[in-house]
Parts: sequence; C-alpha cells; structure tokens
Amino acid sequence: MKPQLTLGVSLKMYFGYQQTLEWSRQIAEIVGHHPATQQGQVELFVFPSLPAIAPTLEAFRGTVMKVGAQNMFWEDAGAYTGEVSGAMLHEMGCGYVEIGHAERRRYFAETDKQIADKTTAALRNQLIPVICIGEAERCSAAQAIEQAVEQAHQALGPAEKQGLSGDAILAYEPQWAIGAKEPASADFIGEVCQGLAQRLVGGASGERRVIYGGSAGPGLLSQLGSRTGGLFLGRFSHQPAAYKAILDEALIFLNNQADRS
Ligand SMILES: O=C(CO)COP(=O)(O)O
Repeated sequence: MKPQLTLGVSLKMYFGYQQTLEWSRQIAEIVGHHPATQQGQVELFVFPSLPAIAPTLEAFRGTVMKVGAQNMFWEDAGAYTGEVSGAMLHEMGCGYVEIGHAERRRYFAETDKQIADKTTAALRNQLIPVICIGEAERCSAAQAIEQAVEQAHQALGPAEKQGLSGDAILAYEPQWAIGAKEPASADFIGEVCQGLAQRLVGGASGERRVIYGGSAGPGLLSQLGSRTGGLFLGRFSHQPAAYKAILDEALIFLNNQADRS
C-alpha cells in the first residue's frame, strides 16, 4: 500500500554515538509494535550523524524505519576529502538523504547550484532526496509559497532535465520556525503546504510529497490533519514518549482517512 503519511527525523548533531544507538533501540521497539506502522501506510525515516548510520541501520532492521544521511556530496567518487557519496550511502542500505537544510545554507554557505547538484546525485544513486525549502523571514503564505516553489524548482530542475526519475520529498521548513519554541501556526502551515502540493506534486516522473518541519512535535499533526503530507521532526522527537505520541496521532489520521474513503 502507498504510504499516506511521512514522518522523518533529523538528529542533527545533538546526540553522541551511544546516545544515538540507545534512541534507535527505543524507537525501533516503539515502531515495531505500533499499529500505525503495520500496514505500510506510514513512511518513516531517520537521519543520524554519519558515523552512526551503520549501527542505526542495524537497529532498525526488520522495522519500517528507513535510515539516511543529513547531507551528501554531488560526485560519486574521487579526491573530495571529508565528503560522503550517494553511491556509498546507497551501498550501505540508506534509502533517503537530506539536501539543503537551512543550517547547511547558513553555516556552510551551500548554494542553490550545489543543492541542485546534490539532488541530482541523490536521484542518480536511487536515494530519495528530502529537499529542504522555506523562507528566511516571516512573510505571507502566498510569498512563502512563491519562495519555496522557486527553491524546489532550482533543486529539482537539473535532475529533471537529465531525465532522472525517482521520488522526492519536499520538506517545507520556514527558517524562522526552526529551533524555535513553537512551530508556525497550523493555518499558515496548512495554507503553504497545500499551496506547495498543488504547485509541486503531480506531473513529475516520481512521487512528490510535501511535509512540514520547524519545531514540530506532539499535537501538530492532529491540528494539521490532511493539510500536510507529514512532518520532519527535530528536537521534539528526542524523547521516545514524544515520538510514540506522534505515532498515536498518525494512527488517528490514518483511521480518519480510511473513514472518509
Ligand atoms: O530543522 C528541523 C528538521 O530538519 C527542525 O528542527 P527543530 O524541530 O528542532 O526546530
């Protein structure tokens, strides 16, 4: 069955190695038994720090949780000290890779061109790119949609020109809502995510899904309902109980969808 909801987590650089493994063990236990995960209707992924990818893959083996990286390089091999290729991530068993997070733009000066090259490399290596888009400053929903659509086209354009097909996730993350106390308001998120879905989903050679990130946590999915394709979680997934609470909301969401159809 096609997933109807996506819940992703980036652990950024918050956890140590053992802490990542402990979190993964606890979350694997929850995911393995939770009714929301039983029928293939939720797509789950997590991005740990690079050195923890292999044991995290192991921890989630046999569950629906997919593992990926928070970043990758745009070439597949060569003299690129310190970088990690999509080819290696794919070889290890990763299914997803995050591209162009606002923190990469801010601290590492990543450009639209680099983000497009990385998106192309992800698709070339059968990885689903989770492309981060979103405005830097607060603005109207219409302005946010315009900016995010432009960023998405910049990121995916070259891959599309090359005829590279594959699924992609567009993580709408207004930069002002990342690392904040609260997410953007549900009405704002709903309007932008729905606008983006209208403009960006459909017509592409693969599946496209728009999800929301930026201080997302328990309670948000219930407020948003089907106005978003899912959530991209940061800090508020660190507590296993919070993650379980979000899966509980996912189950209610799926049951509501089933009642409607
Ligand atoms: O940037 C995010 C996910 O990639 C969101 O992080 P926070 O939920 O911690 O704000």
